[in-house]
Amino acid sequence: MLRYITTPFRKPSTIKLKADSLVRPIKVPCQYKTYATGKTTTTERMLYYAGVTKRIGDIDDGDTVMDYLAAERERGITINSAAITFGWRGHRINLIDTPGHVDFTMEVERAVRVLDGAVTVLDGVAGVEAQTETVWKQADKYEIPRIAFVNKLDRTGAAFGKAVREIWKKLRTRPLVVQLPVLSSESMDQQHKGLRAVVDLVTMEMIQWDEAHADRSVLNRMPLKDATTDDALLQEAVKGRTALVEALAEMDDAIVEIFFDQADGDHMRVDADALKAAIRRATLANTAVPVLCGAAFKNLGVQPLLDAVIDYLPSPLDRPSAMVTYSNGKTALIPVNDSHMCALAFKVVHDAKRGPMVYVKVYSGKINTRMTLFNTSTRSKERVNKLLQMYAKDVEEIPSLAAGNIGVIVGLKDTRTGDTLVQSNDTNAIKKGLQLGNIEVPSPAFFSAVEPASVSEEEAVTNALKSLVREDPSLKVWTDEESGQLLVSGMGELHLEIVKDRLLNDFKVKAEMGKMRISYRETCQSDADASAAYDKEVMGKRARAACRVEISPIHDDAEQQALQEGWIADSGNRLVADMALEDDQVAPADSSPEDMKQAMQNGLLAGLARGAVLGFPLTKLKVKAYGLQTFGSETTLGAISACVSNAVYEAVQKANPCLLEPMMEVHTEVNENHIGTVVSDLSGTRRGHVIGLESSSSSLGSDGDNTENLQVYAPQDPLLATSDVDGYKPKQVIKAHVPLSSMLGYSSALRSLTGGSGSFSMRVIGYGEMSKDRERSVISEIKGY
Ligand SMILES: Nc1nc2c(ncn2[C@@H]2O[C@H](COP(=O)(O)OP(=O)(O)OP(=O)(O)O)[C@@H](O)[C@H]2O)c(=O)[nH]1
Repeated sequence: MLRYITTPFRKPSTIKLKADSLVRPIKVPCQYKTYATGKTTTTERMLYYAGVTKRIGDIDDGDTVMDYLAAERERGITINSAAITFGWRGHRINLIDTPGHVDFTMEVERAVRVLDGAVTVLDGVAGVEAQTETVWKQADKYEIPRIAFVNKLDRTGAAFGKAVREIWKKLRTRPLVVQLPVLSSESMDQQHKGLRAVVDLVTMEMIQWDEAHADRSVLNRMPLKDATTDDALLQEAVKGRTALVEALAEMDDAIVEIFFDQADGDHMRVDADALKAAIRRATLANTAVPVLCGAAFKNLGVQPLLDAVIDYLPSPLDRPSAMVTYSNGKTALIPVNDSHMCALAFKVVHDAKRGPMVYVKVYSGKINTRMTLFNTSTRSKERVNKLLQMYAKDVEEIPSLAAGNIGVIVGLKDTRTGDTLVQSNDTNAIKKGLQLGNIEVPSPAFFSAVEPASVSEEEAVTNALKSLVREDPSLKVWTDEESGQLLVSGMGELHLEIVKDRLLNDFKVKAEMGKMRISYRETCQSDADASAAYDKEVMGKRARAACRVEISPIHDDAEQQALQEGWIADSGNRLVADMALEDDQVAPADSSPEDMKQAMQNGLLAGLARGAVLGFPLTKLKVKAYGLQTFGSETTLGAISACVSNAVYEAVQKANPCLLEPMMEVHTEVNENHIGTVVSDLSGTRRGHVIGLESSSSSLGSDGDNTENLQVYAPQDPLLATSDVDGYKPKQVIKAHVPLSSMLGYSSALRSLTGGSGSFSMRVIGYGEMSKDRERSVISEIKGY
């Protein structure tokens, strides 16, 4: 019944490569690659070993399969998370390679939402970086089982043990070391320095790559005791195997039984297959994360990583049933083998030839070509023209897409990222407004004006921007009412730079982008209520409705949590649509209560999209629409939305509106002698609030034998014991909350404060109040008067 039983592949599994870079959205040119951990490089090797490609694509030569957009190849970074399907050991793998840059967090969120399992790629020198922690939390939210791959172990200063300790301490998860890196002696020449082989602690074998094959496609496994006479390595392997068995025994009774009954209490004799099964159980239960190692660029470690994906990550059948919500707020679980089709659109890509391509994950049932679907988010019908399986930029047309799989639908007109699709004859799902749960859209921190090159270009530019927004909901486009200027907001400098690139190169429209500015938010300081009516002639027919709206500020998270009524929108507002009608009022013809509620909700969202001060979106408000008045057949759903939106606008005007500015959590890593200067710069000139200071290594324990204190096993890092290792010096991390506006130019300021040795990362954590003086200066800067 399920697709993977009837295809040549046995077990589909969706994996994602993630982990990331220490990201600096505001920084000097050419900064983008600096902290990339090797996700695309690892993916390219996977595709090569799986036989999908005939030669290995190289990031540095700009000829990768996964990073196929011109903008990606030029910069050597991933922007779009490309999806690809391939087989390994008779299993089918749907892989999504995600970007590491913080500006593309939305891309990651979309991918994480539909994954069954993930591979986190870490840089063996940098270890767990700030963005790794962010992405890890995103995966935690969806309880995605994970494997960690410590990459770049060929680099000087690489420290596998340190990375393992960081996985435990910073990611707060239990690492299960299943491999040990075997490093060459320091006396070796440059070409052969670094990682040479890998010890498999599950099978107690040495994995070596045949040097006669430059692509390292041939690997040999040999019992460890036959492969080496290196005492230190043998001892470390015994220690690692013992720790692995002990850790699994703590979590799994089956291992305890095998340990005593079959292995006579000898850690080395516990059966490898039993260990693999226990590691899989621990991974699926999210109680542990297997840690592997390699150097993808040198073609080392990738085939065992693919084996681990099959051995330890879940198939869709292993995953919990999908949770759906209905418009009455009730939830239900839809098992993967339910025959009713339900799918989530998690990505939309504009293709010049095919039109919008909608990436979907099917959670139950099956989509066929030519099927008519119903979008329960937009409440409209859609038709499937074609179904495609993606091989990065190459595609294969397929007749159907079954539960557990990811594919692309061509022909959908209005479906956006985050929408739920069901079959058009599934009256139950349609009536109840079944939703698979939205994808969280982060708040854009920056915006910029878009100037079409001429009046005749205006329409083309607007349409191109519309397509970009449908692809990427973290972009917002609106027109400033006063100046008539077209504005686009995004997550950061790189995000907006890519918008410009794509307008010019992909959509071939002529437009200039203005200076990048900070995207503020607006809120209200007092309570207010207002009523509004809508009464207009639309296409020769009168459309009428009226309603009331009340607004009150939400001061903090505790207050938000305490509120019960309504739902929290992405914008941080709590919205209530009370559609109770007076006795003598009737609902519009052909409209269900769900349609009316949706119309009121749309009105609330539209009204809150533009504030009264500078037109920035409103946040931190409780907004209730109620007292709906209908006028027989003259009341349409559009009129209901419009009157609610008008009433929100009226109420905001009366409720003492003000500006809020984006607040950043900033982590600055510096040498000890620079702490004083950097702290006083952050807390003085930059109006920040320093919240803590932490050593990048002290919390992780030393590299010696104190692993007992850590309760997890992490091998020693021999290279770190030597003093001449470049690239690794423990630093101090200063944590602070700082307004985004004060962080402009921080990259170069930090360079001069620290002689080039400091680095930082930051992310939006919310919106904070501003002094009246600052508010006035922001208003006059933006309005120009
Ligand atoms: N020394 C070394 N360099 C590597 C290794 N893997 C990747 N690199 C290099 O690291 C850089 C970044 O590699 P990518 O594969 O683009 O990294 P990424 O994580 O996909 O980057 P983003 O997509 O931008 O987040 C490139 O210059 C690679 O050649 C490795 O194992 N060893």
